[in-house]
Amino acid sequence: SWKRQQPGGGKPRAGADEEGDFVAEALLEREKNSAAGDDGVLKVVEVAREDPSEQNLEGLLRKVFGYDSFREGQLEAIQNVVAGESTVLVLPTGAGKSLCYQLPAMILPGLTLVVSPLLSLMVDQLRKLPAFLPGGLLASSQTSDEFHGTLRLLRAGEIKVLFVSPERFLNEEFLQIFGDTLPISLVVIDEAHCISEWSHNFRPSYLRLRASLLRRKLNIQCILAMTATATTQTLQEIVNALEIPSGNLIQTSQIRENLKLSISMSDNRLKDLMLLLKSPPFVNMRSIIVYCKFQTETDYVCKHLCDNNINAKSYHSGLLMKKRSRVQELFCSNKIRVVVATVAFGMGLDKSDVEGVIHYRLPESLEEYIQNVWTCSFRKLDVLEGMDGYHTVTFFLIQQHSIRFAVFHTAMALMNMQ
Ligand SMILES: Nc1ncnc2c1ncn2[C@@H]1O[C@H](COP(=O)(O)OP(=O)(O)OP(=O)(O)O)[C@@H](O)[C@H]1O
Repeated sequence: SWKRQQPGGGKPRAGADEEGDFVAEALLEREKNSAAGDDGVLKVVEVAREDPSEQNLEGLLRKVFGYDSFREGQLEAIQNVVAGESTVLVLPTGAGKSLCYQLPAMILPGLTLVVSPLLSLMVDQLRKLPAFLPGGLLASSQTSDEFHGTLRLLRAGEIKVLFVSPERFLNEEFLQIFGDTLPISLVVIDEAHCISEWSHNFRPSYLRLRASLLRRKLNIQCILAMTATATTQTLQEIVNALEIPSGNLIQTSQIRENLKLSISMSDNRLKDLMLLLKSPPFVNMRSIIVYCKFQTETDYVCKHLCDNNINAKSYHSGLLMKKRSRVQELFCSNKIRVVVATVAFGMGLDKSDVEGVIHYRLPESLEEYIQNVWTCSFRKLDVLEGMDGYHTVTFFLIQQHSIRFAVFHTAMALMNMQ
């Protein structure tokens, strides 16, 4: 049986930096929430392990996660992974990709390793693990004591899901942790589009994540690659790097019927943005994201809004982790109406009622646009069933000279999208 988890790898240290505090807080929160043991849960896990049929997996879904049924794509992905088949899962943001590794992690005998590009994402996902699934994370901001504390828990079998950054795979000491005594059943590559040099979020350290290396160094047989958006070219690179059989691609429709798109030509975007926010429909909206391209632009636009009595905060990767997390919290609890952000905002955002997205500048690519807007629109679908006409409005403020560029890129992307 899985034992109760200690706050993963040590106490928050005196004088810890902001990231250290952030990680320690998440681990302590998990400790508070974790359940000591429940025979009922162990029984449904055992049943699903012996026979991962739809019925038994649904039993586990209900008992542990409290949901009545699987969403589109989830059951197929879970059954693949439980059967040891590497899979690519392309589901829109908020569609429920995390469940597709959380549920198998309860069934599989070994560890589930989740590779994630941002510490904030790892912390968020660690927080959201069900109480019965003990997790931990290895982050570069941890002290040696914390690192060794997490190792102790891993070796004692007290961690079932371990979150790590892709950079870890460059580190021999990390690779040697695992082996016969600490087998890994599943590697999850979150935000898998970061593998592709063509994607809008390419991360060089993701290039290290190749099936051959994972097999050789960690004896990994099963990989689950997850992403919300990928062009054909990006998907091809993921499939090649991770050696995923072409039949094991699970992808649902990206079409969102609850989006209203509008475009406005503007020679003075700051003035027009103010006008937009002060007129219908935006003036009546409770939650709006304004996407900018540069960090300085984000701060500048935000200051301008605040100077004009609009309750706004800026968000970009140049801000300290704690500040970013605070802005996200304030936005999610509707304490601020407008977030002015770079693309750093959105990955992992779990807010079901974002009503408006304004693009202060055109997104660099169709993929980037989808990531920004789908974040908000998908979650509305659940609400839509009960409330007719509940839409997310997307507005582009564009300048004359950017049109030719946009038409070219959109045409290229459309040719390339699945
Ligand atoms: N079968 C289900 N029934 C109802 N709710 C579900 C189901 N599966 C997942 N959810 C809920 O949907 C929400 C979004 O799930 P999740 O965060 O896993 O999405 P995601 O696809 O990983 O998004 P992102 O791309 O932002 O990481 C969560 O609140 C989760 O609890």
